[in-house]
Parts: sequence; structure tokens; C-alpha cells
Amino acid sequence: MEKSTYYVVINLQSGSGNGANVWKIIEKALLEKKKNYQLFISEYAGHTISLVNQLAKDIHTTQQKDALILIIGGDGTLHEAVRGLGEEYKKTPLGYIPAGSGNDFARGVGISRKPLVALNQILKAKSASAFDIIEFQEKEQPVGYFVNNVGVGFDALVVKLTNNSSAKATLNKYNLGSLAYVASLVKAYFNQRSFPIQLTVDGKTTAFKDAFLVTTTNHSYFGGGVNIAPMAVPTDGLIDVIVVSKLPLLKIISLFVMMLLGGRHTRFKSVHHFSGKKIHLETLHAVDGQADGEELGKQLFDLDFNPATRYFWFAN
Ligand SMILES: Nc1ncnc2c1ncn2[C@@H]1O[C@H](COP(=O)(O)OP(=O)(O)OP(=O)(O)O)[C@@H](O)[C@H]1O
Repeated sequence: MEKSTYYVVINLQSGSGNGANVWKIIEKALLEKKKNYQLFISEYAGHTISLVNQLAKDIHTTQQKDALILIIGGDGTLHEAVRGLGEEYKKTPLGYIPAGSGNDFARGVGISRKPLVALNQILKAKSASAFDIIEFQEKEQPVGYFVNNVGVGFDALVVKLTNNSSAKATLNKYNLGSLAYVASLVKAYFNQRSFPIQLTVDGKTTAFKDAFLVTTTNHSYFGGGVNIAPMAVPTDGLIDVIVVSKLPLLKIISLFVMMLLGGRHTRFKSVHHFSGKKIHLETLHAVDGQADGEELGKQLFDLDFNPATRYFWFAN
């Protein structure tokens, strides 16, 4: 059934204010196309979770088959929207228009990063598409979800250093946010020691003494367009894991250049790829972790990953 009522949940702050620009474009198009919409603005970090939860509940209880929750924001906002659906409303489809700075989920599943094209992908859809997301569980903690990746080691340290960089806000103002990111990459390289892990994929355990970057993902991209796992398919129901061992700086740089140029880095001996349905990851030293770009802190990790499915109102 076609959707005619749009409950728009937007993070105007996403992409350093890009959310507001994207909304101007989308609102004009919705008005021109005479679509009904109601706007819900995320006022603080975490607000999208409760907004989406309440909307999904309302749509469900009033059986509004023609209504769609339309998320506008970056990966962090989408992550919150999926948390808002939780287990109870996991079959409720979402529309998604990327407006962040990284937009890795959109890149990974083929949602356009051009707002009007992304809107058309939603408007022409006649049914929902299923995409993989990943459920993860830390010992005795409630289940978490992620739409992109969970990383321990180097990438998590980059996230932490970028978030805490005093220069970030100033550089963002001048659209130079990526400079803060590059500075964090270099700093993280010199601060991240290699660490031992045990990785179990569908019952088979591999031990690494010198892991440097460990990323669990359901599609190819992380860090705003870095093609970390070119073989990952976001609809295959499998989880991909990339483990990179510590390398000299020049090799790490060439590895990242290859990732950016299309993903031939997987030929390196120090890049290991696994794929499966049940993943268990244990770090034997305390390291930094991140899930969808949010810091998980520095700790010993003992994580279980399982594939899950969520539905997006989307036609390619
Ligand atoms: N009104 C708000 N003010 C401040 N922060 C907010 C607000 N609404 C949501 N947030 C938080 O902003 C964070 C960043 O948003 P989001 O990830 O959408 O943008 P981004 O970081 O620019 O994009 P990307 O992750 O794609 O690079 C989210 O984790 C969310 O918790």
C-alpha cells in the first residue's frame, strides 16, 4: 500500500546543521506533491528513540497502514530510530533520508545521499525492503542494535579523539571537520597498541596476538565512506568481521588509501576477513570500542553478535 501520511522525525543538528538544509528541500517537495506530513524535531541526544517509539506505537494501535515514519539525519539519528522501534515494532518500516556527515548506512545499502533522489526512492516504493542490521550483546547487558558497525581498537580510538577534539567545533564551523578527523587518525595510530583477541565465527575460534583494528559490520562502509569490507552484502543475513594486525605507519596509510579507492586492501596479509551468523569477540586487554560512531568506552569486551532484519520503505 502506498504511504500518504509522513511522520517526519528530524535531527536538524546532523551533519553540522545540514539536517536543516535537507529539511528545507524535502518540505518544499512534500508540499508540491501535496503529501500530508507532521514534523517531530529531535531536541536532544536520545530524543529520536522516544519519538520513534511513540509514533510506532500510535501507528500500530490505530492501524494506520498509509503512514510512514520518515527519519532525516545522520547515522547516529538512524541508530536511535532503530532503537526506538525496539523488538516490539521491528516490523514497522522506516523511510530514511541521510543528512549527516558520514552517512555510511545510506552508502552501504544504496539510499541516495541526494535528498530529492532519496525522497523519490521512498515515494516510488510499493513495499518495504529488508536490510540487515546487527544485534549485539555485552555480557549481562540489554541487547543493543547497530545499523553500521561496532569496532574495537583503532577506529574506536579515532571516534573518541575526534569527539573530544577541542578543535572539532571550530573546524566544523568552517566546514573543515575532516581535518579534525585526519588529526585524530594520526594521533590514534601512535596511541593504539596492538592487543590480543579471540574471535569465534560460527563455532570456529581464531586467536590474534596483535589486533589493531577489529570491525564488525553488515555493509561495506565505515568512518564516512571508507570501504572497509567491500565483500559485505547488507541483505545476506551474515555478519562480516575485518581484523587488521598492527602495521608500520606507511603500510597503514597505503591500506587506508586502498580502502578509499575501492577496497583492494583485503589482499594484504595483515587484513583478515570472516563472515558468519554467530560472532563472539573477546578482547583480552582493555581497548576503546565504538558502535555506529558512539563511544562504548575503554574496557575488556566480551560481545556476541547476531544478524537481524529491519524494514525500509525504499525502491532502488
Ligand atoms: N537536537 C539535538 N541536539 C544535539 N544532538 C542531537 C540532537 N538530536 C539528536 N542528537 C544527537 O546527535 C548525534 C549525531 O547525529 P547524526 O549521527 O545524525 O549526525 P552526524 O554525526 O552528522 O552524522 P553521521 O553519523 O552520518 O556522520 C546523534 O547521536 C544524536 O544523539
